[in-house]
Amino acid sequence: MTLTEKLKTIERDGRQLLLPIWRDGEKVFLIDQTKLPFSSPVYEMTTVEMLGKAVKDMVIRGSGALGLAGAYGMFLAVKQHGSDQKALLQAANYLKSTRPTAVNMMKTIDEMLTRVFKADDFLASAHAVSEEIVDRQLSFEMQLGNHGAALIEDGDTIMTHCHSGAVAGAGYGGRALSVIRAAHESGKEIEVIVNETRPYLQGARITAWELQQLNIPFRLITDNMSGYCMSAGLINKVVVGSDRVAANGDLANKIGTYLHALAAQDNGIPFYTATSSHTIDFDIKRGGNIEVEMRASNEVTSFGGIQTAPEGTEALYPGFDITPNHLISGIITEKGVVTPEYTENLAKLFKEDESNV
Ligand SMILES: CSC[C@@H](O)[C@@H](O)C(=O)COP(=O)(O)O
Repeated sequence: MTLTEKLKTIERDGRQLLLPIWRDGEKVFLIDQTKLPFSSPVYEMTTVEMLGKAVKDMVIRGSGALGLAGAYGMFLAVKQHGSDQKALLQAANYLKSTRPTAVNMMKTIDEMLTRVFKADDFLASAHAVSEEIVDRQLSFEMQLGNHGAALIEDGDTIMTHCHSGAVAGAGYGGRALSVIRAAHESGKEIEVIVNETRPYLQGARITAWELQQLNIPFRLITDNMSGYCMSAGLINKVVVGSDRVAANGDLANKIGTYLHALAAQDNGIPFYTATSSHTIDFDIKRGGNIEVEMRASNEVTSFGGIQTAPEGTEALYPGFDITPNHLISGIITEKGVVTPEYTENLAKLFKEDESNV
């Protein structure tokens, strides 16, 4: 049920943040991202099942925001089940199954379980740990934004794919838009080329809207225009987010990313992914081992409730694709920009404290 349509903003370090999900007292709320930018219904989530359905239906989405959903989802599970560990494990498995590619949510769910199970008071612990996770993710966004901004030059035209911004993250700029926002805030004059991102149009609907609020100049293109725009010199950098990075630097990101990376390489354009240690999966050696979420056929054969293909058409909808590491110029993280050779360099930077994230 819609409670309000008022967006939730807060301030941190003098910057306005736009929250995808938040807690007020013991209550958890989120905005419906399927309706953005035309409306922003706010719903209260009262159970982990309700939150899981919101995740499945993309009401809350984006790998960063899904990490927050994992933390708050387990907080709700503890509210429902107290210290019943079996029920909490079941809730965790259910929540993990709703979006199998984005690893951030799985990591925050596991962190919640591990730390809450060690506590005397499960609810107090779930409250504190979820807040810590949200806060840490926000700090990472701001840090990776600054590292990435150093790669951006005055006058750059940067293409981004899908929506890796505030409401796909913890409120500053998610991943890719943290880099773009930090570059803009540092006074660099940039323009952004936004891919509309079929079939959900996260780029046209949400990236464009967030850039408008930030007064960052942008132009929208359809996904099939990027190759031409690169070859015509209309784009000189690409920065995308990430849903999972394998130990060797292969990247799982929104479907279409791989094609943009190929076009970037053919045109000698640097292609970066912005990520955080929350999203690097050292248990997965290479991208081919990442499970790619397959979504429903009708999400491709229709849009906004309107059928766009003949009745009876069967569609394929892999939600993500894998961009091999050799197409990636650098991986922007909260600890700095990692360059090839990725297996070695990612491990050097993160592996020793992986258990803390
Ligand atoms: C938030 S970083 C990842 C994005 O680049 C993008 O792939 C993404 O948000 C995935 O989106 P989703 O809309 O949850 O399927």
